[in-house]
Amino acid sequence: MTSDTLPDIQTEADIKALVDSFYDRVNADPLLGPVFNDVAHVNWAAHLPRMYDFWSGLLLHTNRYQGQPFAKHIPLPIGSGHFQQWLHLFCRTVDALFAGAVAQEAKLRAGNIAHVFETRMRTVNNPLSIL
Ligand code: HEM
Repeated sequence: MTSDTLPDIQTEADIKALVDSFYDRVNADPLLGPVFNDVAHVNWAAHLPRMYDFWSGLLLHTNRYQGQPFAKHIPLPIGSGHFQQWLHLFCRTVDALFAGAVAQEAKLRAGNIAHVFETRMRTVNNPLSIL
């Protein structure tokens, strides 16, 4: 399908398709896969539903996600290369499945949050970096 014929993100099923497809790519990625599976030992059966709630909250304005996502990332051995790859895979996933205003919003929000996480992680792990 070309971007002319792709649907926008509109339903919970769309959110699930986006998240499932994104983490399939993450799992297969040689840079990011090991962080999730070998370092964090992510329990996917628990993580994926949390991510449906998170993205549904941002894009469909539901209110199920109650969490503090940043804290989970502090101990991870990730830097700007990881965040760049994360965002690249996320945007590619969105573009492969969806097109429209909400799809654009998804990429924008992902980019903003990735940027905030990356900056905050640098500060948390090296407070002198902001001086
Ligand atoms: C290199 C980039 C990233 C890596 C390696 C990463 C990895 C992880 C890991 C290992 C967890 C913990 C999963 C668990 O509970 O077992 C997690 C949780 C989470 N991540 Fe990321 N993440 C990245 C970027 C992001 C970004 C940019 C966002 C938001 C747009 C995000 C949103 C979340 C959320 C919402 C959770 C769930 C936190 C909770 O348990 O409430 N992550 N991530």
